[in-house]
Amino acid sequence: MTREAVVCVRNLRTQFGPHLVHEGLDLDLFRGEILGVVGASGSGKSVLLRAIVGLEVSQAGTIEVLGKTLAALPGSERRAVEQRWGVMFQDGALFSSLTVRENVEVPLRAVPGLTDAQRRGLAELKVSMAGLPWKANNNYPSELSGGMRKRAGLARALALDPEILFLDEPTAGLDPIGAAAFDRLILTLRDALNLSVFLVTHDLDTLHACCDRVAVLAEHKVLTTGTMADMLKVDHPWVHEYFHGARARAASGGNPDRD
Ligand SMILES: Nc1ncnc2c1ncn2[C@@H]1O[C@H](COP(=O)(O)OP(=O)(O)OP(=O)(O)O)[C@@H](O)[C@H]1O
Repeated sequence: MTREAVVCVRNLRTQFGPHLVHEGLDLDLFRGEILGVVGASGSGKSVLLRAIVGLEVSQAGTIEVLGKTLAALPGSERRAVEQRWGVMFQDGALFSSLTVRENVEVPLRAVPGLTDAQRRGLAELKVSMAGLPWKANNNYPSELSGGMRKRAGLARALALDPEILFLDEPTAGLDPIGAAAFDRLILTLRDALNLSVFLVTHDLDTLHACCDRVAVLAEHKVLTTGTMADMLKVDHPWVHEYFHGARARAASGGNPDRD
């Protein structure tokens, strides 16, 4: 059976002045999967995420999302596709002057015909789905812990019932218990909502707990993709060190269900 690629990147080149980030980069995200995107610091994971969602301009190559080449679309069609994904940035990227509920309402303002009460109700539903208590609706971001801010960012990413979820280091900075809870939440949401998830992470526990496949960025491109078991067989110094190092052994031992 052919898998449907909801994101298809081909031959991408991205550079900032003389600084080359991506060259000849190919990547697919298949419908319904959770793809972990890993690589050394500075290897271009976040820039890739930003390029796919149109926040970064690449110099060559093609990016198709949900079958559309965004760069070639007129504004209104492009916005229609943009409404079919949600992005959770590393720090949550919340508006500090808005409450959590108001933050989640922002993307809902693009939906025509919603009354204020409907928008409010939908936002409160997404806040609950992201695992936040009811009272968090009325909190400002500064009143939340880092973990709660991430959940608020996730609630906003879910606002428009996306088909694709882009997550940039969702568990960075969380304590191990909070990180494990976030991993479970991602899995639950994927299964309940049939999401396709592009997940940038350094967290080996998250890879073990959540990811169906892993893509490794190195040498400006996607060096390899496959399951966690496949990664153990890759003969490349960085990949070997990452997946066989002491942290990798601890992470795989800590999640025997996934091995
Ligand atoms: N707007 C920009 N202008 C110039 N250089 C940039 C810009 N954004 C990113 N870069 C550079 O592109 C490279 C890739 O950055 P990116 O943030 O994608 O790395 P990363 O793999 O996500 O790293 P980390 O794991 O540390 O978050 C880095 O060298 C970074 O300094």
